[in-house]
Amino acid sequence: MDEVVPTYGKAWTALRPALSEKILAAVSSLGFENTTPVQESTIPAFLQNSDVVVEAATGSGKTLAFIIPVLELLHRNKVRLAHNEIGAVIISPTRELARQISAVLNEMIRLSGLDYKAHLVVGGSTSATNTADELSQLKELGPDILVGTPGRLEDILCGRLKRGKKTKSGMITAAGGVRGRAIVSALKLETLVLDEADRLLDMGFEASLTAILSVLPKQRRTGLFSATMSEGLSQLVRAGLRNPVRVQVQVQSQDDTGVIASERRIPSTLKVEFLVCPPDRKLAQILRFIQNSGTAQKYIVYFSTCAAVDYFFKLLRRLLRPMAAIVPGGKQALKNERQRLRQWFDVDYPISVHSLHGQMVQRKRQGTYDAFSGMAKGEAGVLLCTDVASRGLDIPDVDCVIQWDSPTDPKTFAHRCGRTARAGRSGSALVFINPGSEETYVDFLALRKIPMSAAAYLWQGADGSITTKAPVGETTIDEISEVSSDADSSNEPEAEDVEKGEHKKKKNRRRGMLCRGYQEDPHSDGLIEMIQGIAASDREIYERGKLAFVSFVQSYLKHEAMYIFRAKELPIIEVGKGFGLLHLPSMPELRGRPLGKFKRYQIDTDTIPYLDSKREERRLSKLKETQKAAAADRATIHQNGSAEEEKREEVLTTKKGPKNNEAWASAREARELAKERKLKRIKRKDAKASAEEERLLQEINDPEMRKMLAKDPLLAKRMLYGRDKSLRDMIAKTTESKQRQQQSNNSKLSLGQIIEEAHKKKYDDSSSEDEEDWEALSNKQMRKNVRGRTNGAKRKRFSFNPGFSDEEDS
Ligand SMILES: Nc1ncnc2c1ncn2[C@@H]1O[C@H](COP(=O)(O)OP(=O)(O)OP(=O)(O)O)[C@@H](O)[C@H]1O
Repeated sequence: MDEVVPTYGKAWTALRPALSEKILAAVSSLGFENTTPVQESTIPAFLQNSDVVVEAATGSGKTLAFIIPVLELLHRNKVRLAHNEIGAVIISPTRELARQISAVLNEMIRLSGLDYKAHLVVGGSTSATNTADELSQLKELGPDILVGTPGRLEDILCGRLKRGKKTKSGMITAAGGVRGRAIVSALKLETLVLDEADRLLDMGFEASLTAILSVLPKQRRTGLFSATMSEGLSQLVRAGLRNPVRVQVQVQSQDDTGVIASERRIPSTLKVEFLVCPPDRKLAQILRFIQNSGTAQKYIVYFSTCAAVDYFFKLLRRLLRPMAAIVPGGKQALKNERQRLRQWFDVDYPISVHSLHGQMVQRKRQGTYDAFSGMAKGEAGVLLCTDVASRGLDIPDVDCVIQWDSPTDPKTFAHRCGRTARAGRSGSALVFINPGSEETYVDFLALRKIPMSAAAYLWQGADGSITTKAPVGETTIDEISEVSSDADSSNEPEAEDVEKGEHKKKKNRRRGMLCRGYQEDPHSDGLIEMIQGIAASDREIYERGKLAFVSFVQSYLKHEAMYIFRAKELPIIEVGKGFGLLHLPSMPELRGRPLGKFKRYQIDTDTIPYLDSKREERRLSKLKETQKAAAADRATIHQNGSAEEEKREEVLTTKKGPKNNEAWASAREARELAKERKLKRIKRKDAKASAEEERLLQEINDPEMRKMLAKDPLLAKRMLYGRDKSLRDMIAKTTESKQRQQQSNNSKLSLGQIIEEAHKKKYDDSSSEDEEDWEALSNKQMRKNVRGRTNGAKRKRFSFNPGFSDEEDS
C-alpha cells in the first residue's frame, strides 16, 4: 500500500486567524506538517464567527477541521465554564464514530496541554446500573465538551432519562438527576458540530435532534460536515444555521498529461470497479479475488442487512478458517474439510473474520471494531458489516471494500467505498451488479460523480490458479454482455405477442437465458454445493441462511433507486442459490414468482442438527412434542369421522386442497373457458394500458425523452402511470425547466440526466439543487428565521487535487 499522506494545502502556521501556540504544537506532534484543503478552508471560516456547511470527500481530514476550531474557540474566548456547564457538543450518527471523534479530541487536548475535558456519551448500556455508572462518571468529571450520539445526548441535555431508580422522594434518574431536568447546562455553549450531518438530519434522528437544538443557545456557531452534504435548504434551516459559509472540496482527476479530466466525489486515489455477475457467483468471486491479490490484505465486505452479516460471518469463518470448534466430526473431519476447501480457496496465510452490525450488543460491537482496527500491518482480515460501519470510520490500512449488494440509499455508496483510500493512500472498491436493469447503476453513479470501471470476472483453473481468461468452451463475461445488449435491443415486444399476452413470457425466458449464460463455471457451482452440504449438517447455518435471504429480498424491495433495482427482475432462484439455501423459504413478497424452479436439496430438514449439543437436545424434545400433538390431532379427526373433518385431514396431509372428483372432460372444458376469459381480460387491460401510455407520452413535450421512454415500455410504465406518479410529475417539471435552460445553452439532455434530476428532487428532500436557487432561497429563509441577520450565504469552493489547491471566493 502507498504510504503517502496528504501534505497539500497551507502550512498550519499560515492559517488566518492564526492558531494558538498550543494547538500548533499539538498538530505538529501528530506529524501533520500541512493542512489538507478542507482544513485550510474550514478552520479560518469557523473561527470567524461563521456557521459552516462542509462537503469534502471521504478521508480528507474533516475531523480535525472541526476539532481544531472547537478547541481554539474555547481557548481564544477564554470561556469559563462551571462544573456542570459545557462549551461544545459534537454529534455523530453512530457509536463507533462518536468514539473515534472522542479519541482524536482527547489526543488533541493531551498534546496541546489545554485545560479542557471531553466526554463520550453513547447509548448501548445493557442495564440501568451501567447507565447509572456512566452518568455518575459524567457528573463527577464535569466535562467541557460532549461527543455522542443523538439519543444519549438528548438524555443528558434534555433530561429525557427513562431508566432510573425509584427513591422515597420520587422518580430519580440513574445518576441522581430528576427526570425532565438536564444533567448538564448548555447555556454557555459556543459550538455545535454535526458530523455526517446529512445522515443526522434524516428523518430517523429528527426527534432527538430537534430536542437537542431546542436547549442550545441560538447565539452559537454551528458546523455541518459530510462527504455527501445534501443541499436541501430545509435541512440547513432545521439545524438552525445562520449566515453559513459553504465549503465544497472537489476532487479532480488528471490524465497522464496532467490535464484535469473530470470531477469526482470520491478520492482520486480510490479505484472503484463493478462486476456484472449472477448472484450465485458472488461468493466464489470474492474468494478468487482474495486469493488473486497474492498478499495478506484487509477487506471490508458490506451487506444491506444484519441477518446477512450474521450468516456470512458464520459461513466465511468456516470456509476461511475451519477449526475444530466449528466443524463437526472430530479431527479427521476437520482435516478432510480443510483438504476439500483448498479446491476453492488456497492461500498460505491466516485470515481473521470479523462482523459488525447495529443489532449486536455494544460490548461485542466494540470488541470487533477494536480487533479489526488494531490488526497489525501485514495481517489479513475480513470485516463483514452493515452500513453502521459505512460512515466516518477511520480504520487503518483497509486495502479493499467489497459491496455484496448496493446500498439502498445511493449516498451510502461513496461512504462505504471511502473506508479505503484515506488521507492520500491508495485503495480499491468492488461492487457486484446483477445482469439486467441493475447495470444502469453504473451510469447512475457516474452522474453522481462516482466513476467506475468494469472488473474482470475471475476464473479458477484446474490447478487452482486464478485467471481472468475463461476456460475454452465456456462463456466469457464479454460474450455475456453481448447477449445482454442483444436482448435489450430486441426488447420491443411484437404486436402479436402483446395480443396473446406472450411478450412477458418471452422476456422472462430471455432473462433466464442471460443468467444461464453464466452458469458454465462448474467450479463455482461446486462451491455452492459444498455450502449446501455445510448447511445440511449445521442447523445454525441452515437457519441463518434462510433469514439472510428473506432479509435481503425485503431490503431489495425498499431500494430507493427502485427503477434500477426492479424487484420483478431480481433473479430469485440465483439469489437463493448464492445464499447456499437448501430450499427457498416462502415469503408473501415472492408470491407469483417461479420458485418451483429452485433445485431443492434432498434432505428432511427436520433432521439437520445444531452443532451445540444442548441446543440440539432442546430442539429434539420440542420437535417430539410437536409431532406428538399432530398425531393426537389426527387421531381425534379419525375418531369423529365426520365428512368435514375428513376433508380437513385430506387438506392437511396432501397440502394441495380437496381432491377434484369432477369428470376429466368437464374439468378440461372449464380450464379452457377460464383461459379464454383470462386472455380476453389481458387483451382488454393491455389495450387500455397502451391507450393510457400513448396519452401520457403525448403529455411529455421533450421529443428525445418521448423517444427513449417509448423504447423501454417497463420504464415508461413505471414512470407514467405506475407506482411512481410523483416521479412522473417531477419528470414533467424537470423537462420543462431543462427545456428552458436548453434554449439558452442549446445543449441536449440525456434521459439519464432527466431521471437523475427527478430522482434528486424526489429523494434529496431539497427545495432546489440549483446553486443560484440555493443562495436565493437561503437568503429568504434566513431572513424569515433569524431576525436581524440577513447577510446571505457566502460561498467558498475549493479544488482538491494533490499538490494543487485552487481557491475561488464568491
Ligand atoms: N493535515 C493532515 N495531514 C495528514 N493526514 C491527516 C491530516 N489531517 C487528517 N489526517 C489523517 O487523515 C485521515 C482521515 O481523516 P478523517 O477521518 O478526519 O477524514 P474524514 O474527512 O472525516 O473522512 P469521512 O468522510 O470518511 O469521515 C486520518 O487518519 C487523519 O489522521
